Amino acid sequence: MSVASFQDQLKEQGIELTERQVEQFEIYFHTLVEWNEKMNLTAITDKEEVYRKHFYDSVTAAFYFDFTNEIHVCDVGAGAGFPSIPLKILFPNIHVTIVDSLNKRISFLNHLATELGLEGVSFYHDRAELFGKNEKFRHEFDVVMARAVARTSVLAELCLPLVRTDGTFIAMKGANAQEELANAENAIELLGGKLQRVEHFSLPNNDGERNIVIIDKKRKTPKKYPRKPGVPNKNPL
Ligand SMILES: C[S@@+](CC[C@H](N)C(=O)[O-])C[C@H]1O[C@@H](n2cnc3c(N)ncnc32)[C@H](O)[C@@H]1O
Repeated sequence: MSVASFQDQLKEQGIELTERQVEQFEIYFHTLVEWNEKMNLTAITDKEEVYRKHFYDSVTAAFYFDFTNEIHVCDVGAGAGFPSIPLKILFPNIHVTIVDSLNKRISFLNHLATELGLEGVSFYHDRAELFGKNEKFRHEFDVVMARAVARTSVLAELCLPLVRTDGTFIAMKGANAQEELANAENAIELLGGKLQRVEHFSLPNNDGERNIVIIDKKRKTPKKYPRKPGVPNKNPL
């Protein structure tokens, strides 16, 4: 996806990029590729691919959820910043907190935030299982989201404890979202969530099936969740 078609596709969704935002995506691309030579951030480095599979894919969440308010968003396992940094570029009003268990990715994000001149972003090196136990963050966020981190049953235990009651958990998924959801029903219920809806679509040029799973937080998560690091993955609820 060329920069021009990235702009056009967003325009079709009613999102018109300013010159500054176009420049910020350009800086993001260059910083990502430069740092990727020193550390493993992404397998995708071709410019058109980065724009389609990282930038555009990340911002599709905004086609189905309103990010225009001053909400607090937590991105669990954001790696090189996806999906929350592209969303922050589009919606500077949102507050972004990223938690990732790989410290070198946190170093990259700190550098990137300076390069992009971002304000209202915080990055934490931690396991989501421990972060979700921390009273400073538990039940604190309006929205918690994740892309390509774990299957939905596991992801629910990493993300739902961080969502405030009446907040939203957004899981950005590929083709097998429905099957993952069927296996996650029990976990979602136990953790205080309720499925609101699944948005199903393809990336432009039929390049990949996508599903955005939107889960409402109905009740506080019981104290015992999340369990110890590694347990959600080993033994999903
Ligand atoms: C495959 S990458 C995906 C990165 C990004 N979300 C994306 O869509 O490109 C998964 C990321 O999740 C992080 N991660 C995996 N399990 C985690 C956990 N339990 N707590 C915090 N971060 C975790 C990894 O360090 C890695 O950066």
